[in-house]
Amino acid sequence: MSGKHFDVLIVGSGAAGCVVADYLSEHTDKSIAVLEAGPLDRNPMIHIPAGYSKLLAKDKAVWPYETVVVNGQRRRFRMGKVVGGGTSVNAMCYVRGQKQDFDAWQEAVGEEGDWSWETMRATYIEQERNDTFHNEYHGIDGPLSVELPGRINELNQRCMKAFQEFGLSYNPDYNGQSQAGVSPVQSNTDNGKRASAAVAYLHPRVDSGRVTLLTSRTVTKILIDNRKAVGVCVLHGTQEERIYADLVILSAGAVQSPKILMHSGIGPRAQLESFGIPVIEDLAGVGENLHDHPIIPIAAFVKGKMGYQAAAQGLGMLVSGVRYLTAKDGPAAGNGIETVSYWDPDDLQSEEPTVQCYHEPIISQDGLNPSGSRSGVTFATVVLQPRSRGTVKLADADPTSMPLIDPNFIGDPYDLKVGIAAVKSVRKVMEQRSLADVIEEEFVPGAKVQTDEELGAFVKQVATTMWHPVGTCKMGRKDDPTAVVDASLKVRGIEALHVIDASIMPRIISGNTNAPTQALARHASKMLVARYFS
Ligand SMILES: Cc1cc2nc3c(=O)[nH]c(=O)nc-3n(C[C@H](O)[C@H](O)[C@H](O)COP(=O)(O)OP(=O)(O)OC[C@H]3O[C@@H](n4cnc5c(N)ncnc54)[C@H](O)[C@@H]3O)c2cc1C
Repeated sequence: MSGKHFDVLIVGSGAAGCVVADYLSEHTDKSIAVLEAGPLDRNPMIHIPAGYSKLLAKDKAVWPYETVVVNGQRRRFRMGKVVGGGTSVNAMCYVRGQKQDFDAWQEAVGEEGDWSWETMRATYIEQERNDTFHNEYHGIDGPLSVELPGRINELNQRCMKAFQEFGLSYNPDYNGQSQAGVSPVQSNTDNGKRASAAVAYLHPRVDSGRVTLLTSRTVTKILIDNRKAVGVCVLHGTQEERIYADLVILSAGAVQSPKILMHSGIGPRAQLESFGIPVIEDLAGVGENLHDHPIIPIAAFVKGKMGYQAAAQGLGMLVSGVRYLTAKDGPAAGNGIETVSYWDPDDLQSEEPTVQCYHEPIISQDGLNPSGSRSGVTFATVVLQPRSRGTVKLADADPTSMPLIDPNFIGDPYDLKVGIAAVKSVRKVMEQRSLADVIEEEFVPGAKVQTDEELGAFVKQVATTMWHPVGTCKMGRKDDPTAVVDASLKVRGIEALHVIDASIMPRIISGNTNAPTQALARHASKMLVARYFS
């Protein structure tokens, strides 16, 4: 074999890849390389917290994925393609999910592993450096900064009060004992800068020389010899290279990890054979079980200049920029998402919310950037436990082709029911005093949409990605024919190959997926050390 060799190769420098690199570099003396398809995270818009909407709007640092036609339209499905992966372009909201999410993971592996809430809660605490909370739910010694907003703008203050008038409790900490209620958002920022996984975990290890980071390297397939991973094929520009390793970790995310497996001959036999890819391991679950949180926006114009409509455009943006550069302060120093609500529309007192709703103090055509001059609020509601399942499939045998992504948004009647109920709840919230005093008119879906049938059609038309794809290489018990990895996240039937990223979640977490992905990566890294290096 000629080519570079490392003890451990990690494919992808996103939420999971950075955590694995950090943990293995601290707890072993092995040589470690991280291969990343995207560039270094040098773009200043990555590090200014409010910059992500500009990056996404201009398709910078992202894979330009689209879905297949879902409910009549293709939808943008961008994912981070840069050092830090999703954590360099995401909205930084820090959410852990509910205990029952991890009960479901534990049920998926049964006696074969420990993915219990107690274990995962301890893992979250180890990773966290919280600026406010320090108790049985929060840590202050970890590498990952978690902050409350420095200030909550008036429109969001009104949203918080209106949700309480509607019947929710004020909950200072949705990552504490209960998720339910209306709360300030906790974010991965650090004194006015984005706290990406690359900043928190990877760069210190690369800077110290402990980890080799190779950027602009697209892994096209895993090299497998006698049912054991021995390295990867890489495209570097137009050049092909092979890099060898004793252990290969796929952390390429929920779209690319199953894609790479399939190009390597690991996946559903019929699909691989249809493209002439020799089958090494027939694993039916690769690329199946894709699910994501569907966003359903409800938007209304408000009186005056409340919120960030003006601050994020034109002269307002310039002023925000100057304030940020001089004092690391103002709207650009935060993600612009300051408050959130969690509830169950069927039972407002439930401790197991089924809906999450960020209160975004802007009106936007693309869901990110303010559009137009009228101020307003957009309630970004999501179904926390969608039951729809979709797929990631190969388009052809060419590893550089875009995959076929079918998230099947609102494909299950439960998702439609919760989506409609969420819109009705938000309309009631907007009728409460603290918002009614300032709302001028509902803009989306608009007054014409009233019956359940009309609301259902609206939900299907608008529901799109919250950028939380998971589940396409799910973990499960030996007797689960759809499991791709076992409880230690080793690929079934292949030695020295693990998948560690959001794709292994058997069921999505009730909340944003960055923090759970980092926690699962740390937990899996401990198992790697115990299995291979102790
Ligand atoms: C726009 C956006 C907003 C989001 N907002 C939030 C939020 O506010 N809060 C939250 O908790 N979560 C959020 N998320 C989700 C969160 O960022 C992801 O769940 C998380 O990053 C997933 O981690 P991962 O390690 O599985 O994959 P990623 O972080 O996507 O990392 C995968 C990495 O692998 C690289 N890669 C892929 N294929 C290859 C290949 N063939 N060769 C080499 N490298 C490859 C990618 O370029 C990428 O860097 C958001 C995501 C996006 C995109």
